[in-house]
Amino acid sequence: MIEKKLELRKLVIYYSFEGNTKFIAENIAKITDADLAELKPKKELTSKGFMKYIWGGSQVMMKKRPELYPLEKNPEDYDIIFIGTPVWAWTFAPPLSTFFHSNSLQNKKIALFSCNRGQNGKTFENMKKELEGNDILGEIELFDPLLKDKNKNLQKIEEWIKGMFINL
Ligand SMILES: Cc1cc2nc3c(=O)[nH]c(=O)nc-3n(C[C@H](O)[C@H](O)[C@H](O)COP(=O)(O)O)c2cc1C
Repeated sequence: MIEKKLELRKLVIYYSFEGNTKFIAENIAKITDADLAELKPKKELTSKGFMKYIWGGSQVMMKKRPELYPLEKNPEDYDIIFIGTPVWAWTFAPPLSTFFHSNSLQNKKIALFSCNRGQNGKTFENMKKELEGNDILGEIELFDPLLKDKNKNLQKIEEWIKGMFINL
C-alpha cells in the first residue's frame, strides 16, 4: 500500500533539539521513501537541565524566529510533506515559525507529527493556522520516543502512515 504511493514525491521537514523528533523523522522517511530536510538554527540552544525550559519557553513567548541554515531541499518540489516538531511551551518550536514565515506552502498534502512529554497543547492547531491552503492528511503525537518503547512508536507511525495513504 505504501509502495503504491511511491510516485508521489515526499519530503520530511523537521526540527529536533534532543533527537526524538529526528528519530521519528528518519523513520518516516525510511517507511515512505521520502527525502529529509532538517531545520537547523544558526545559533542553537545550549542550555541543559531546567534552564533549557526557561530559554526555549521564552523563545516561544517572545515569538522568536531564529535564523536557519538554508534548507537542503525545496518543498515546492514535493507532493506530500511531513512536518515535525518537538512541543515547546504547548506549541511548535521557534525554528518552525521561521520556516512557516519564509515558505508559503500551498496546495500540498501535509501530515503533522510532534514529540512531547504528554502535553501537546495547541501544537497542531497552531501549525494548521500557518498551513492554510493545504490539505492536512493527519497528525500524530509521540511521547519522548527515544525514552522507551522505540519499537512500539515505530509501529504506531507505520499504522498512521498506512491509514493516511489508503485514502490518497
Ligand atoms: C524548551 C522546552 C519546552 C518544552 N515544552 C513542552 C510542553 O509544553 N509540553 C510537553 O509535553 N513537552 C514539552 N517539552 C518536552 C519536549 O517536547 C519533548 O521532550 C520532545 O520529545 C523533545 O523532542 P526533541 O528530542 O526532538 O527535541 C519541552 C522541552 C523543551 C526543551
